[in-house]
This record gives sequence, structure tokens and C-alpha cells, in this order.
Amino acid sequence: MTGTPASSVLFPRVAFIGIGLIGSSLARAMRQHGLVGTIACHTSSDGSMEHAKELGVVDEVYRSAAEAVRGADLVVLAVPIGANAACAEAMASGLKPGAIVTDVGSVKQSVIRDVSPFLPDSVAFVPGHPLAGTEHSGPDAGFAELFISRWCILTPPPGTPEAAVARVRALWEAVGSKVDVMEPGHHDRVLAITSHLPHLIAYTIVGTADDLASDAKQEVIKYSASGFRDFTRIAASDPTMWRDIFLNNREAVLEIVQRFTEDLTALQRAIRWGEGEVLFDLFTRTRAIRRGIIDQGQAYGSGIAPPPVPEKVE
Ligand SMILES: NC(=O)C1=CN([C@@H]2O[C@H](COP(=O)(O)OP(=O)(O)OC[C@H]3O[C@@H](n4cnc5c(N)ncnc54)[C@H](O)[C@@H]3O)[C@@H](O)[C@H]2O)C=CC1
Ligand SMILES: O=C(O)C(=O)Cc1ccc(O)cc1
Repeated sequence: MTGTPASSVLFPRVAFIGIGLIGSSLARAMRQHGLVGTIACHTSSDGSMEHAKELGVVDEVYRSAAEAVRGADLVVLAVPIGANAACAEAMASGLKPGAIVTDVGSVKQSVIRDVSPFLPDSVAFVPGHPLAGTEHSGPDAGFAELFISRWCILTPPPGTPEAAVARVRALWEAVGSKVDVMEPGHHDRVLAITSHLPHLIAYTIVGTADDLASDAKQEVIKYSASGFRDFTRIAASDPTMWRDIFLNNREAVLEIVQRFTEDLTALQRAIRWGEGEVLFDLFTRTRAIRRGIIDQGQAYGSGIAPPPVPEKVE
């Protein structure tokens, strides 16, 4: 399934290391928009990469990462954060001079720490993070429209050639994303509050409900209202991926958990002492934040708004 219009091809040959939800979504979007010639792929699971080939998401599969990246103009690391170092080491000898390496990981300082030491000087590294996803995993879960109207944050380390950053930016814009460039540590602190803490809370709430005595547990399932259901969706997210996120953004997450715990204690106190205005003021403020998010059109992906129709890049 090659044969895309030559005028729009950004990267003639792309290699994906990992082809799950995010890798396969990007591969599908690149194909849909005619941005790629050939897509090669390596994963640690022979079954899943063969399946990605059957799905038509990739053209070629390789049992070695170095073979997969040979001749590639762009290499996309799309594996759990904890696998980055081993993948970078395994693929390094196959990288073509002038190639761009990027990634999609949810934490950016650790990926730079883990991947950069293995890359030859002739290769540019442009780390990236699409702020888009679902609780599902694997190549079947991906879809080409995932990135439309969502942010993708690029965190190039100092010295990264501007031209490489511009090409990765062009890729994400072509699949429908809005792109910002950010310092990696700042990215990790922002994501600790906007993404990592919410997941930690969801895992905790669902775990707490599950720990209740079994009769109460039945009630939780029977009467679970949409609020609890939303938490169960988030808490169904991939265990390997989220273990790696928390272990690799440890400092920022612990700092924000500390802050959150203090705010929760203040609310606990307000409830205990019947301070209704404290509760009312907070809930009024948070309602305005939600409405602001919807006004900014960032709700797609949380089930609030439908995806906008993708534009074909000519
Ligand atoms: N799931 C989500 O909603 C989002 C995930 N991300 C990031 O994207 C990355 C990938 O996540 P998903 O696509 O959701 O995961 P996934 O579980 O759907 O896919 C992971 C892929 O990596 C492969 N893999 C795992 N370990 C490997 C290894 N040692 N060597 C080679 N291949 C290996 C798997 O076979 C699979 O193809 C993660 O770093 C995650 O932080 C970023 C944004 C959203
Ligand atoms: O499913 C959801 O609601 C998500 O929040 C998906 C997600 C998970 C991890 C990321 O780094 C970015 C997005």
C-alpha cells in the first residue's frame, strides 16, 4: 500500500519502533495524507507487527530494530517509555546519516536521557508528544483521525537543527495537530498536572471501590453513574505504559501529588466544618474552566465533541 502522490511525501521511508495505539494511528494518518512512501516496522512482539502488516498499517516488518530503521528518513519510537533506551541501543547501528529520530512518549526528560546517548551525531533527535490518545492499546486500536485538533508538543534538546524540528512540525500539522515547542522539564511539569495526576486519581478511585467489602462492590458496579464510569475508562489504560510514566516523571508527579493532597485536605476540612461557600466557590471556578476548554474546541477525545473532518493535504 505505497504509491502516494510524490508532491506531498514528507518522508519517503519511515520506520516505526512499536506499532500500537499511537504508532499505528500516526502510520494510518501519514498514509491517509500521502506523507510517506514506505513504512517499515519493528516491535518486540512478532505477532503484533505481523498483524499491523495484515491491517495494511505497515509495509515491511523486521525482527531486528537495526534492520527496520535501515534507510529510513524518519524513525518514530512509539514504545512504552521504559523500553526507549533498549530500542535506541538496538537500532543505532542501522540509522542512516541525516535521518531524523522522533518519539511520542508521554514524558520528555527521560526520553532525552535514555535515547540521546545512543544516537550518532549525524542524526537529529526531535522528541514529541501528541496530547491525544485513548485507554486502548495495540495496532487495532489506532485510527487516522486521532490527532486532529489536538496539541503535539515538541521538546528538542539544545543544538537540535532547526530544519529537523521544522520537518517534524510539518508532519504533525499535516495530520491535523497544533504544534508547540517546549523545554522538556516544563513539559513534564505541565503534564504531571494535566494528565499524570488525573490518571493516578482514576487508578486510586477505582482501586478503592474495588477494595470495598464485596456487597458494597456490587452496588458500585450496579449503580455506577457517569462520573465513576469516566474514572473506570481512564483506569483501564495500559498498565505498562502508565507504570513507566510514573517511574519516569517521578519528581514532577510527587510534587503535584503533594499539592493535590493539601488541596484535598482543605476541602475535607470545609466539608467537616460546613463551609459551604468554600465548596461553592471552588465548584464555580472549576465549572468555568470546563466551559473554557469546550469553547477552545479541545474536547474531542474525551467524548465531549465529535472529531472535526480531516483536511486532505495536497
Ligand atoms: N496511549 C495513549 O493514549 C498515549 C500514549 N502515548 C505514548 O506513546 C507510547 C506508545 O503508547 P501506545 O501506542 O499507547 O502503546 P501500545 O501498547 O498500544 O503499543 C506499544 C508498542 O510498542 C511495542 N513494544 C513494547 N515494548 C517493546 C520493546 N521493548 N521493543 C520493541 N517494541 C516494543 C509493542 O509491541 C507495541 O507495538 C508510550 O510511550 C506512551 O507514553 C502518548 C500519547 C497518548
Ligand atoms: O485517554 C485519555 O483520556 C488520555 O488522556 C490519553 C492520553 C494518555 C497519555 C498521554 O500522554 C496523552 C493522552
